[in-house]
Amino acid sequence: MTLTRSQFTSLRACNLTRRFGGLTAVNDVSLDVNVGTIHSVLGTNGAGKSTLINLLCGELTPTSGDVLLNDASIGGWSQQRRARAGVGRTYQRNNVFAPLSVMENCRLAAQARMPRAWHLHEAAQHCAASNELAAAALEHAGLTHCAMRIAGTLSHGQKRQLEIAMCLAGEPAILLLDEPLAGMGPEETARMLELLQSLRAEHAILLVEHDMDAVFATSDVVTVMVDGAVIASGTSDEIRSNRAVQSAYLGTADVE
Ligand SMILES: Nc1ncnc2c1ncn2[C@@H]1O[C@H](COP(=O)(O)OP(=O)(O)OP(=O)(O)O)[C@@H](O)[C@H]1O
Repeated sequence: MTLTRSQFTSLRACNLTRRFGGLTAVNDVSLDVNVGTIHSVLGTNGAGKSTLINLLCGELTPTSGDVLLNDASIGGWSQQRRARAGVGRTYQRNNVFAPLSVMENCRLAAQARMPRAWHLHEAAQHCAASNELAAAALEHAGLTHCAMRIAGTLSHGQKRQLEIAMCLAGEPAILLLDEPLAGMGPEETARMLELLQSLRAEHAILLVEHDMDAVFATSDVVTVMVDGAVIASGTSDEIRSNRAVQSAYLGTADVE
């Protein structure tokens, strides 16, 4: 497949199933993530959300089912190949290199995507292309003012922003974000949601998140998983008023 980034329109899970021994972590899940939209996945602990992201980015192989990029199968592609093609992801746990600067973290992320030989004696700061990508990603994530800070000294919210910047440094078209709001206070959450909104126009965003207010406020589509399976998918209003969701996930039939 030879597509340029601007030609990406969607990433699709087609009947994805993943078993771990006797446990079906993801059970026949189909969903689309389209450029210009935020598609959120809600679910209780252990519902299969991270496993779904791992299947989409190629970190795990499915027991059955397929992953399509613009209607073409990428199910046989490695995670590295998917990343180079534009499928970026962040992790639930903080993934930054604490002793390095914010800029160095981003530059390493940019270099990881570049298919070029390593030159042992070439100073990292001379890699102009990766510097440019890193600087652009930091600017987009609102972290330019922290570029020279040691990553370990950032606040929790800034570290999560840095993870998104590191992902952006790989120039992804599709962002698979695993709980980017976890552990954030209200101000950090608002800043992160603003960032996601600013990325929406040019990216397809799959957002796995427990913060229901944030999900309902920002998502174009919400999918709810229980025990590995999708029980409902629709707009925020549709999901809020869905009785199966209310009883199975929200634990009440009176959610406003
Ligand atoms: N590598 C693995 N080996 C065995 N079981 C696994 C593995 N990865 C996930 N599981 C199991 O699969 C199920 C789904 O896990 P997953 O992490 O996808 O859920 P989740 O919805 O992301 O949960 P959380 O919200 O707590 O992160 C869980 O029961 C989990 O213990």
